Amino acid sequence: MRSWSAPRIPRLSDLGLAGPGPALRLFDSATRTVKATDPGPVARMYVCGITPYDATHLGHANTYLAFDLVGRVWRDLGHEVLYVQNATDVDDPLLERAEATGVDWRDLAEREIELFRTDMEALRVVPPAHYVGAVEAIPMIVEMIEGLKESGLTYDLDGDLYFPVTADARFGEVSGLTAAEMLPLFAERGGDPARTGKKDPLDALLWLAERPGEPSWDSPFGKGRPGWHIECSAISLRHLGMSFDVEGGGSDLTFPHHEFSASHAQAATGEHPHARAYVHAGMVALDGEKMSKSRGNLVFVSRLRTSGTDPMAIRLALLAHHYRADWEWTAPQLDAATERLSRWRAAVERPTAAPAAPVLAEIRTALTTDLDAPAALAALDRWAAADGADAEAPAQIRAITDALLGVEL
Ligand SMILES: Nc1ncnc2c1ncn2[C@@H]1O[C@H](COS(=O)(=O)NC(=O)[C@@H](N)CS)[C@@H](O)[C@H]1O
Ligand SMILES: [Zn+2]
Repeated sequence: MRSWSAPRIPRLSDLGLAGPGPALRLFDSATRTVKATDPGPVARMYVCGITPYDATHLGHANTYLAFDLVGRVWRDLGHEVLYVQNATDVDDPLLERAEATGVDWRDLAEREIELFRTDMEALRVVPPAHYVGAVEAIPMIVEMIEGLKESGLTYDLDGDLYFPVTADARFGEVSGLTAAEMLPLFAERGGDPARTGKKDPLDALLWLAERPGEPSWDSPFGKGRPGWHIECSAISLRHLGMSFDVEGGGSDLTFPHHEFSASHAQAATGEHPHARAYVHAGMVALDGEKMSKSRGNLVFVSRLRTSGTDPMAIRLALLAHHYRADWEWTAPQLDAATERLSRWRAAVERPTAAPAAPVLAEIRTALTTDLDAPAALAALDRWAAADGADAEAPAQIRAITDALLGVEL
């Protein structure tokens, strides 16, 4: 599937700014510790994409901005970044929404994905090298399920194919949850623990046999459609291989989604880990409830943009929060971000200012310490409020703010 156009990323070395900062350290959900990422020359990252309806709300944007910072910091450290993202363009929630709104599910997906692309471009989020839809990935998904089946790691229940949790000895290592803690989350997030006939209530669907009125595809195990988790196992395996550097998403993906995506990949390949770090962004709420499609309490990037809000102010409003925090969106936050943006824009128009190098060091230290964007913004506030005689500083700060925070002044 087509990705979106990439924002230009200034090379700070072109502006006489000193070499790389410290290694990027991130909180890894599997070890529940902040640890250094240690990518090779090409840093590899998989971030779960949208289920394309009700895109792009601020919760989505908050999560994709977090991983945009990861990619920008890795580039600043001299790595290339191989970034892969999916779009779940066939799945129960999408089909239900299409049904409820009387539109064809393919049209709904296409329309919402296009809106998502324009929102990501407006927010200057660097696009993935591979943007892969579940539908276009069905051949690789079927191939992976066939492999699991041949290894005896699946079982049939009324034509549906399940993955037994016993198939991967490391099941549970991503979330660190007990089975008792998993069950309610599994039920809440697309699982079917109460279905009779399952070997274990937590076993996950790999392939759903054709239901009347629903789209289906041929496979050696009958007509049907893929389960959710296997989609991200297959796409990440195809484009990144095993033990890629970061698997990312919002914290509501830790279990069951990233847990099973890892277990399916580990069981299918016999290798581990699926990802070397599992990184999760906090939840954005509105009116006291997590912003979510099912609740309909959504603030859309596109609505803010059409009402004249500068996307860079939206970006700054989101970056004002630590990426792992759960927080509540309120309108005054957008006003504060708009004011900060104009303050910074005025500051880089000055003929001279305080030197940029110390600010770059503060920003690099902040971002490589588990993406402490609020500290990076505070460093720029301090620079904007100070005077100085350095004639190169304004242009250097403009480039630093763009390259590392993605904010165009
Ligand atoms: N309120 C929210 N705050 C922060 N992140 C959110 C919020 N709602 C959804 N997300 C994140 O946005 C991303 C897309 O969510 S989604 O549209 O529901 N789609 C999916 O979760 C699947 N397509 C992943 S394969 C996920 O990483 C999810 O965790
Ligand atoms: Zn996913």
